[in-house]
Amino acid sequence: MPDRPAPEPLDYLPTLPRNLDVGIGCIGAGFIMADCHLVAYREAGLQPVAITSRTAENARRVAERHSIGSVYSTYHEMLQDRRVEVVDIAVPPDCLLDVVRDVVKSPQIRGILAQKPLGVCLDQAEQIVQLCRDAGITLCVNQNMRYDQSVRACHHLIHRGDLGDPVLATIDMRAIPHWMPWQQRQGWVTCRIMSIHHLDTMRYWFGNPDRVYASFRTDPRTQFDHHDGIGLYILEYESGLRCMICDDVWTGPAREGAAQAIGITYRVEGTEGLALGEIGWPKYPERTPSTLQYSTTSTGIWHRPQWDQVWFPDAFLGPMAELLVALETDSQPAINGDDNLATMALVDACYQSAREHRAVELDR
Ligand SMILES: NC(=O)C1=CN([C@@H]2O[C@H](COP(=O)(O)OP(=O)(O)OC[C@H]3O[C@@H](n4cnc5c(N)ncnc54)[C@H](OP(=O)(O)O)[C@@H]3O)[C@@H](O)[C@H]2O)C=CC1
Ligand SMILES: O=C1CO[C@H](CO)[C@@H](O)[C@@H]1O
Repeated sequence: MPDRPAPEPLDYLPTLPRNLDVGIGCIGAGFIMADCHLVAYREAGLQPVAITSRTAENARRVAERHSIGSVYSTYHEMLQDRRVEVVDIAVPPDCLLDVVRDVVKSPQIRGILAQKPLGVCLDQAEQIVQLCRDAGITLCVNQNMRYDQSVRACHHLIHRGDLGDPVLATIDMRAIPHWMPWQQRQGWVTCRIMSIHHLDTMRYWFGNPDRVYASFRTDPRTQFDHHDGIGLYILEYESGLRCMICDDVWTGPAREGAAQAIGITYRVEGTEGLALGEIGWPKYPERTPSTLQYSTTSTGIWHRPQWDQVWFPDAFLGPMAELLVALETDSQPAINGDDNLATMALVDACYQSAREHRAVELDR
């Protein structure tokens, strides 16, 4: 076979702001803040200057671990700290709207990074977006699977056209996430917690679907009543593209003694190429980079780009960097609040579809 030029490298890293010194105030000191956000920010030289949590001792412990100078008993006090220009909020979703209502009253705040899900439903998400818009605050939503290195590289591959027209995409999750205590009061195991990443990734890769069909079965291991469980999803696109997601958070009786088969894989087929990926996150805290391999009709071989970065915690730099760049350049981040409304609408539609056993049309 004659030599063919190797494809251009794929983008998989975030763009960093020029000014790393913008003061970040952190609300929440739980897993995601302590073990992911702050680890990634410190590594990149960003400036978390203050932290607060519901339980002051937790905030103090996390401040000490990450050398954060100021600990406040309440976020109201933290919002008086003139150095804080950007607020990073990582509290349970049912507390988010109330926190945002208070944060937007603070005239010095220019940007908010909020966790997914953006409240408990689309209606709350719309209120959050409106509050930020009215206050002139730039809102970024931490749908951070978009910053998983493999997911990001695959986005570049799809949009560069290497794979041709997308035909079929699948994400298959067989992994057991850690449960957070506040999930029980919502009755959510999967869809608003984990599937939201996969649904958002399909939107990131391919745009908005026309309709979705979802089916749930309860997770036999989960002790509390829940509306979802194991989630199966089919997204239909006008172009003919079909996306399928299987989120199996039970993964067989793996915790009960059977041999384990745990992992998250994806596959994107296009008219001119095929991409296969594996997400490294299920092995966290072991640092396991996600992988991507792809082949196209024009090269005929497998390409396997390599990187050392991992989703948890490295990819948590991406959303904050995107917010800071947006503030610096007076532009909207890609993961802005308005964009996230389409993900929240899709998630609401999945719950409706599963409840009513029918496909639900989407108008965003
Ligand atoms: N993007 C991603 O990949 C991930 C996102 N998340 C999201 O981050 C958010 C937080 O998750 P996580 O850190 O794992 O959860 P944790 O339960 O570990 O932490 C929750 C934090 O919120 C505080 N909190 C709890 N209840 C309240 C309340 N009623 N009012 C105010 N604050 C409260 C806790 O305070 P304290 O403990 O000090 O009392 C703690 O600081 C969630 O929205 C979750 O969906 C989570 C994991 C991954
Ligand atoms: O967003 C998320 C990604 O992975 C976590 C697994 O520990 C989830 O719990 C979480 O909500």
